Amino acid sequence: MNYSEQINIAFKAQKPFVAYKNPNENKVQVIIQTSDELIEFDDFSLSGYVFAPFNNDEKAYLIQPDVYFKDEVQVFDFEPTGVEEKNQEAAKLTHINIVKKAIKTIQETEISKIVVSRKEEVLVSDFNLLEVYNKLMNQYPNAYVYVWFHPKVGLWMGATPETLLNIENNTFKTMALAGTQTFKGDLNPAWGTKELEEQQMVSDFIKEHLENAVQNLEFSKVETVRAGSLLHLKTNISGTLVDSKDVETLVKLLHPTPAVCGLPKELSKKFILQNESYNRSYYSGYLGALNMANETSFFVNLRCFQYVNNKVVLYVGGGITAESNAEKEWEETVAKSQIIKAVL
Ligand SMILES: C=C(O[C@H]1C=CC=C(C(=O)O)[C@@H]1O)C(=O)O
Repeated sequence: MNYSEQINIAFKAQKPFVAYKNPNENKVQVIIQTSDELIEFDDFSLSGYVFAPFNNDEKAYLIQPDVYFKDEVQVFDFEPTGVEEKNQEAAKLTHINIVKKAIKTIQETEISKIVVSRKEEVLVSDFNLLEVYNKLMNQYPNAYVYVWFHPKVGLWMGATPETLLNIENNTFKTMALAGTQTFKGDLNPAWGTKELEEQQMVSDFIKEHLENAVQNLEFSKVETVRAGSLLHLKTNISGTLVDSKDVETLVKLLHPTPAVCGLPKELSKKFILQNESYNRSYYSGYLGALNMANETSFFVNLRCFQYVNNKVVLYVGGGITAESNAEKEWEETVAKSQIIKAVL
């Protein structure tokens, strides 16, 4: 039986499961929990699959690896479909207002960056979870592509470009990802000062926060990476851990990164919680395999959606700095929403 068939069976039987594909691999890994127990996660010494929200005050869950297997990703030739665009004037106004408020707050306070986001609902009458998941994997080969399900929480899916951390034995890796422009055929385009500064802030934050926890910290040159129809700026960061068991400390230092929250962390988080008119839930949280085969690999939950009652609820945001232009920030969230809409 292939992974599609096994996932279908787990979903029909309402068993918790997750399927995930690492960037640039052609193998999908599947974890199925045989009971429908909802396991709250707070013990980083366990093995399993962690699904954690943006806001640490909300609950994170663990899917227990009662069944675990790897399988080749099925290759399909999909035509990107997409959905009919509806009138977005009201949503646009709301987003532009919060972006303007973020810019003003940055100008008037010690906050230098705030990531502002929104959700958007798309009606889908004939949602087929495996078709959409397979499309996502085929469409975005260099993303981390997952589908996560728990009968007591719901169904989430995404294709994220951002690693939170990877720990294999004593080797530690992370990345500073920020800055967005649309891909127009050139993989090495010029970048504006706003995007370069926005990405530098993420790199500086990681340096400052990890200096004491990670040895031999190394930063690559900033490079342009493609995420479907978008491009981002990225620095690869690596180092050595004194104690490879210290995943919890590292997660607490990094999450939520300035790529999804802002700088300084607590003040920008407060702005987000007070001003975004919805709950981010698991968007911009983190997810991934913990202590499985000597490895922990967590990703930031971006370019993702939740499926509820014939609706796809997708989540998109962008980093705001003093240089931001509100209209352009709206357009950026529209471009990010196309990553998901293209496979529905
Ligand atoms: C917050 C998101 O993207 C982050 C990751 C890369 C680039 C970003 C940016 O340019 O704003 C964001 O920081 C999102 O996709 O919802």
